[in-house]
Amino acid sequence: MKRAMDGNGNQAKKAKDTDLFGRPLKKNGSWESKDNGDLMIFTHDECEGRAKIAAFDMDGTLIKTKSGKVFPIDCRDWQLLFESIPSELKKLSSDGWKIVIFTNQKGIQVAKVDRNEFKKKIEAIVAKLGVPVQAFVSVAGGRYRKPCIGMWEELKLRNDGVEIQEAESVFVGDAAGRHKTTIRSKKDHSFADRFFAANVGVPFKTPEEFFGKSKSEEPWGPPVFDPKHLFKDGIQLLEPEDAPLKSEKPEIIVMVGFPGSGKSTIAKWLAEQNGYKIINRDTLGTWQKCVATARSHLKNGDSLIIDNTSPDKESRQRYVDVAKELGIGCRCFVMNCDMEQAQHNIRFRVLTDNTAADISSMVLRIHKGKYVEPTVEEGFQQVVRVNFQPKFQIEEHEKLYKMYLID
Ligand SMILES: Nc1ncnc2c1ncn2[C@@H]1O[C@H](COP(=O)(O)OP(=O)(O)OP(=O)(O)O)[C@@H](O)[C@H]1O
Repeated sequence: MKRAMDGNGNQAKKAKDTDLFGRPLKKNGSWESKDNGDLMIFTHDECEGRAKIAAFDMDGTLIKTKSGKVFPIDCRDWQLLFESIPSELKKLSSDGWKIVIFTNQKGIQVAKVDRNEFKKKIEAIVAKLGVPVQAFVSVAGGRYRKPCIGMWEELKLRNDGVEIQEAESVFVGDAAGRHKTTIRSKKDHSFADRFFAANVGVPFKTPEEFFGKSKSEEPWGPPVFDPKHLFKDGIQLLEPEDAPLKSEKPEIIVMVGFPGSGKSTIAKWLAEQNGYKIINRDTLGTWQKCVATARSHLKNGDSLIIDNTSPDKESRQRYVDVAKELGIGCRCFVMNCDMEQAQHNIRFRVLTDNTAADISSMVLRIHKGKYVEPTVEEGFQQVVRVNFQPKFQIEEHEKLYKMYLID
């Protein structure tokens, strides 16, 4: 008992002062932590601000597992991706580049990876590379996670006042959206590194391209979704173009669309412009309450927008039936927004509104699975498509929306 208690205290101290192999630790830099540990930053003692940054992803770019598994079995399960990496980084460092690592490590947040062990892993990797390195470790899913650029913004604050020349810098990563080819047995798991570089505005290379293992540019892409493509002139809000925004007589508009497809944004705008009342299941709780509230508004002579996802006939029929019963019109407004755009919007919403809940891609897939295209045969007077017309009050929000947010 006595031994265990002493052992606990002593071991904690001992563990701090030893490396992953239990050897006395030679400290080569210091750690800081931001936003309750969502971001961890390691700065080597000899790091200095430089205008040119040579930045690297970590797993699959500088190191790979020793075990051959996709994910390391523990923090000792690593080896250099290429033997030449330390000498190449030393050359870059002596040629005036600052060496930086940007790594996504959500495993720490979900407690699959021990935070302190991981810190030691970074220290060991930096020691092996043999150059001054600054390493940014994104632990959570927010603005620090690539392809979002929060880690690069933090780098700018830690560059000793030296302005970074993005166009002269480089970011190297293996999440590059590459195809399966004769020499690549699997396609890349994501585009996060390539998109991160594009969002920051730095040239991008894969490890094979940068370390000279591939003579030509590796085939990749195209991205499944590119937000910049949504910013086109001359797109009408409604299709058909002559569909009225407001009906002269009381009516029900049933919105249909993925979570995050922009239904509430349009509904709020229509309500402000035309004085329609909004019915929303997230606020009212159940569809029964939605129908009851709808009835009481209609009795007051108001028009309504049903701001629910309504993917199937059944969820829409309730309102068609109420409209029929009360002898008023019922139109269906379908958001022209696919799953990838909805995912992008959800990410954007979480990044710009800290009260907004994240919605998993599983919820989006369920919606897709249930979806039945609305038709006039269901009892609608008209089925109207609503196109995405980007509108932003805040310039920074428009800049963010145009970035790649989904890896
Ligand atoms: N036309 C637009 N211009 C700019 N941003 C938009 C536009 N439409 C939607 N967005 C943004 O996309 C995100 C999702 O939109 P919104 O909340 O309206 O979707 P929703 O379909 O109502 O989602 P949910 O079903 O989850 O409530 C929000 O951050 C919103 O600001």
